[in-house]
Amino acid sequence: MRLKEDDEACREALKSGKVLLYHKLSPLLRKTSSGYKLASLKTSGFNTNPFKFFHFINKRILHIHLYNCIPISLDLEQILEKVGKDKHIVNESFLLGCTDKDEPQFSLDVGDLDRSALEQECRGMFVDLRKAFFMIPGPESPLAAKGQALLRWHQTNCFCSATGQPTVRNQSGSFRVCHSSGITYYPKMAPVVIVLVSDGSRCLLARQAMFPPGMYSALSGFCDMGESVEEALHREVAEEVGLEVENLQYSGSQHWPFPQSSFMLACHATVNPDKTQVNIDKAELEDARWFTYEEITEALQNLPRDPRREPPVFWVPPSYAIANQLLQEWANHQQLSRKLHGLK
Ligand SMILES: NC(=O)C1=CN([C@@H]2O[C@H](COP(=O)(O)OP(=O)(O)OC[C@H]3O[C@@H](n4cnc5c(N)ncnc54)[C@H](O)[C@@H]3O)[C@@H](O)[C@H]2O)C=CC1
Ligand SMILES: [Mg+2]
Repeated sequence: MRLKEDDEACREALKSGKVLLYHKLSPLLRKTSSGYKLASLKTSGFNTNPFKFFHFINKRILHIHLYNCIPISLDLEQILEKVGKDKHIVNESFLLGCTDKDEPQFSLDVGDLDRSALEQECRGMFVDLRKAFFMIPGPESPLAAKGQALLRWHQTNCFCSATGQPTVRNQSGSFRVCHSSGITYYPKMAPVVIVLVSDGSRCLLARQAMFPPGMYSALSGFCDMGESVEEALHREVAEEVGLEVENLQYSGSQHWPFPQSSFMLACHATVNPDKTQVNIDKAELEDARWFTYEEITEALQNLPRDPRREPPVFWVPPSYAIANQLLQEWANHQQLSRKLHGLK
């Protein structure tokens, strides 16, 4: 954790770190023989002695292990100079953590540089994060999301909300401070509950008008100030579909970068099978309905969705979304109880 707080150590780590590049918040991907991957660029360290650096970093390692993504042989500084930019903007990178090989990893947005010139020099392309999620290997998704989320947070928190004065980042980017008010700002996530409601044999999914055609997901909603997860879950389900849930069971959590950082807390819940009539809040939802085990298992097999093909009539969020995990768990549970009851 010391790299996060220690400016000098972080600056030193950056000299031989790996940087994930973003252009207006779209990550750089590179095509390999096995498909697209997140691309990372090494920094030259402004001619630092590598032996000296490794001695230094071993003593001050940050123990957050991140997925190791595909490196590009050119130095980031060389690339920046080729596209006519001062190489010292590398110092504006934000610390993400360390790879499983203990290499410090950073993210940097170069949105003010020419996109196609950069793509050419980096031998890759900048892809909108939502699309990138369909292209990169699953384990790279959280890293791509974290890199974007940190960049967005810094881009939108340049001023103190008390004084209007500029805020100043520390070297790792783990906080910003207003020297006028003394207020320290830390990157934030908004807590969101997401719940898969079951009546025992069917589960309830809903769609908002803004969802892609045919996509249904579990019910979700932002927690209100001061609310517990349980209170938020009961309230959201009651507000959106008019049902009373019981038997809440925690499933897992996920950072979700869209539209701004949310912290998704996923649960299962049940309703009384005699009280399943939904009363849809049309201001929030376009539709909500009960789906059978067969419909869900078929939709889960439709994944991953090929964006070049017509979307199926009904489909569910892909595997990188925690809604998909809830559906997989529900389908497994149904399969087990069907076996126990001698059903197919
Ligand atoms: N990873 C996943 O599997 C899924 C993620 N989500 C995410 O969950 C989030 C919340 O889901 P919704 O059902 O849309 O929430 P919601 O049911 O609370 O409705 C959204 C509305 O709440 C209001 N709101 C209150 N607090 C807000 C805040 N902190 N930020 C933004 N809006 C706020 C806004 O008016 C907004 O239009 C969305 O960002 C969505 O992308 C939703 C479903 C699946
Ligand atoms: Mg909602």
